[in-house]
Amino acid sequence: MSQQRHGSTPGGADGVPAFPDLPEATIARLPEYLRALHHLAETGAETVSSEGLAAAAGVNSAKLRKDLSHLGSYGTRGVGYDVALLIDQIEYILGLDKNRAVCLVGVGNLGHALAGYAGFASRGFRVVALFDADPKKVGEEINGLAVRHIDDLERVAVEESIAIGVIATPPGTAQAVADALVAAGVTSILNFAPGVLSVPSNVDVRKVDLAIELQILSFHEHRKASLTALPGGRAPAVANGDQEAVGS
Ligand SMILES: NC(=O)c1ccc[n+]([C@@H]2O[C@H](COP(=O)([O-])OP(=O)(O)OC[C@H]3O[C@@H](n4cnc5c(N)ncnc54)[C@H](O)[C@@H]3O)[C@@H](O)[C@H]2O)c1
Repeated sequence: MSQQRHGSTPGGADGVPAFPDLPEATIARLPEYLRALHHLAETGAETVSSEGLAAAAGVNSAKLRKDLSHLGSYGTRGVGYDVALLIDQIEYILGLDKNRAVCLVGVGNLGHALAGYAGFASRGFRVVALFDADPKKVGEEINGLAVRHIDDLERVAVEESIAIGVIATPPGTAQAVADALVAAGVTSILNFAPGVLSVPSNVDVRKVDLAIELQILSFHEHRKASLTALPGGRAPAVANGDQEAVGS
């Protein structure tokens, strides 16, 4: 995969591009840009303006230009960004060229839905193993994968070079599952169980909690209602209409 860049990558020494130190908020938006860019590529677009890409990704264009400048990507005046090149750059930065192996622990209501989702592969991830503690679930096949017992985690994680573990167990067992993942050498965890996990400093944890997202939307509903209740029914002040990704 090409790693050619517009401009230079910040911080490079001796002609070797350094890995850019990106703000977390920028990292969270890169997958949105990538999704929009893939859609543009499918429709045959070769270039896109910052305004066009920003609209497709649901962010404002100044923020997008700042985000992409962190990658050393400034586009060409009057032409915009090269769609294929920008896809390559973002996939390289996100490490999506590695096709990382993912395992899922907890094949209940949520885990079952996640395991059955075919969209991970097209985004650069291979779900290679499913684990559960319930003997009744072990052996069940979902999307061509048989559920294994959690006791097999360590062996399978090494065999399959699992990089990312997804936790979809009840909150009471999530820490024990995280400990087992860490002991098996997994250094990135996506946690769906509510609560905070304790992990070593070399392990990255992202958590997804749809209830928190609903609570944030509830705040915005509350704010809009209180503003329209003001004398004169003043329209609510919306900062920029950004659509933040869940979990960002
Ligand atoms: N993040 C979100 O937005 C969101 C949404 C829904 C559910 N959840 C959370 O996801 C988790 C799963 O929810 P659910 O409805 O699928 O629950 P569930 O009870 O249907 O499934 C949990 C599964 O985990 C398995 N399990 C329990 N302990 C285990 C262990 N130590 N090792 C391996 N497997 C184990 C169980 O056998 C079961 O199959 C819960 O923590 C729930 O709160 C989060």
